[in-house]
Amino acid sequence: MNITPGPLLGNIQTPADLRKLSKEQLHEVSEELRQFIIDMVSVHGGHFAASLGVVELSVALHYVFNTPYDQLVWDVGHQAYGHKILTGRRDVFHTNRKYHGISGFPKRDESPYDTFGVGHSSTSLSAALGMAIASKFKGETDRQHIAVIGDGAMTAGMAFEALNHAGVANANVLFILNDNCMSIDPNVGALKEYLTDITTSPTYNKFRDDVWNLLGKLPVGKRFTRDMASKLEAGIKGVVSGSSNLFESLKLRYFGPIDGHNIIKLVDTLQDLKDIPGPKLLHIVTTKGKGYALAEKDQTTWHAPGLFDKITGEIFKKIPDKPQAPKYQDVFGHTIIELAEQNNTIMGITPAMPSGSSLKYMMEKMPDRAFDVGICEQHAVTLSAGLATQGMRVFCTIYSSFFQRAYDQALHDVAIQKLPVVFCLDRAGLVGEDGPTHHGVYDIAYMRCVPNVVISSPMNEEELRNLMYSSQLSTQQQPFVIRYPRGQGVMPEWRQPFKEIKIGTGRKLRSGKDIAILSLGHVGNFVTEACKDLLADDLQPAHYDMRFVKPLDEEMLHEVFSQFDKVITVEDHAISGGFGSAVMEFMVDHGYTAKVKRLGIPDRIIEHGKPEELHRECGFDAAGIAAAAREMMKDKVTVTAI
Ligand SMILES: Cc1ncc(C[n+]2csc(CCOP(=O)(O)OP(=O)(O)O)c2C)c(N)n1
Ligand SMILES: CC(=O)[C@@H](O)[C@H](O)COP(=O)(O)O
Ligand SMILES: [Mg+2]
Repeated sequence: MNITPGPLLGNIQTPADLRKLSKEQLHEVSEELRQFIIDMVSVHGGHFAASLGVVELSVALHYVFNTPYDQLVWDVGHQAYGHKILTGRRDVFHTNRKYHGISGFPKRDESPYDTFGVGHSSTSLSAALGMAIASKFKGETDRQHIAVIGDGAMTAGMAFEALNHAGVANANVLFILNDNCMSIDPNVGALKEYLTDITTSPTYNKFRDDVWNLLGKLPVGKRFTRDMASKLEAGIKGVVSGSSNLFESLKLRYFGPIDGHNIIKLVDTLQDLKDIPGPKLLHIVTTKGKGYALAEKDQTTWHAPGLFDKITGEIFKKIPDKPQAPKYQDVFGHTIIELAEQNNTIMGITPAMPSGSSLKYMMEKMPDRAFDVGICEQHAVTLSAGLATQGMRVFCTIYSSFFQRAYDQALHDVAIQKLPVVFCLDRAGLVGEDGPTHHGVYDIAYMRCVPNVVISSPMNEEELRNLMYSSQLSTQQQPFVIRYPRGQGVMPEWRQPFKEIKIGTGRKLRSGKDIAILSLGHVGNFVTEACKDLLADDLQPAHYDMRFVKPLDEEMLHEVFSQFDKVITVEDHAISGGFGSAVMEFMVDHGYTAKVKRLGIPDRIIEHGKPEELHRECGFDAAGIAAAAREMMKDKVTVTAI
């Protein structure tokens, strides 16, 4: 479908074109940009509501600042579609998040306007501060550094670490806090309440009006002098004394709150702030999903809705012709409730992903036992550890790639103390369109070296339920990782009675004689397919679903290496340090020799695309596994590990 930009947007290739327009034309540009985002995302998919909320901000920033010389960092980057469209990528925007297309997040090698690669939240303040300190060191006194951070991202420890430094770093940095009261789900925590207080407080609103009156009196052009800045500062002090301002207390000059959809106000304010040196924070208030009524109303659904009819707002769902297997996240979400009904020590924790992880079902049903703690993976893990010291059996559900944030906490606070926290690592493996920042492909490697930890992965829904069941039994007294992928499993009839799985035991799914294929997790289903293909050629593969990487099923591995001289391991994880590596270590440690081929993610960054495209690229889809098996059976060398 051909999507044409409006007449003003159609003439903007780069921000230099935008800057040729009058301030009065920016409202029209914003409307065209908003419409272009709606047109594109409805047809091509991607994140939606967050970009709509910062349309005016995106236009104002590129209008006022001399980007890319002035450096602009977007936090998370899921809201940067307007930025991408204004900075040279309008005509390729239909490739957004597609295989070999542009990335859904700012990315340094994609454009000089993308000053910092993002995807995980709360990095923007540190990155922009680093850039500002470097500019100061290099004597680039005219250079501006701006970070745009959401109220959700602001809840993370990293953001506060940066604020703490920025207040004393004496560098030229502007932090823009985009406050829309939303994370993916409604934002949570005391900071959110504090921001709401500021936004609704009559004292602050009076202050804001005073600032506007002051600015209004200034001559056009160089609107803001140092003299005015110090008057304003005195004004701020007057207003905030007695009702201390968090950001002022941290030695940042605080401005706002202002309406982030008023393009003229935004432009004027940014112009003024340009002339105020040092660390500043501008608080803007916006509506997530602005300009698309359904998105404004149900901001969580429209965070990333999938394809939709932009006129009716109908979100397209495939109509299944037969009963569908559920998503793994939903199996988790319903199973934890069943378990919690039987075991009253169970609690559920999610750092900011109640919908994504499906912990929301338990949060609704058992609000005193399941919590969203905001974007704060580190806190979520140590909080779980604290709860575990008191006898609670916590299921801490975190996306695999976000769990990277909490490595020290998992090691120092959980594993060393041998606390029986269950880590449900959702989105483990290649996640697809979100790309390299979100692929959860390192968790086995970084957890496998940690003592006391059980690491498991289910091949289907029933296995996930049984692993969850086994992880909370009183006989189980150590940290327990269960990793499972994004999306659907394979069993429409998934709600089977619980069965205990003995820790460190795998399953032999088929016997064979020519080659043994060992898999971990959902990719075992690809192996099942590959085996069918091989059988058609009269080849006899054996298939073992190992279920655990740690501890490995040693009895099963002795069987494998004593019976087979050709072995393939398959995992949706980095080959380096992963499941296959663990199997090879076992082989070497026990003096076996076999030809082993490890299939998984090679030692390079895998970009975005559909999961099937990425599995194919990495060679562990069913066809890739069958091809590797055939290749090994052609090769008669039997003693060298490759
Ligand atoms: C470390 C980390 N945890 C969780 C996420 C998932 N995530 C992406 S956007 C988002 C909400 C961010 O809220 P906010 O910063 O307020 O931006 P908004 O969507 O409201 O514009 C979350 C939780 C992430 N990207 N990174
Ligand atoms: C930007 C971000 O981090 C999230 O919005 C992420 O894209 C969600 O991923 P899922 O769609 O897998 O929940
Ligand atoms: Mg927000």
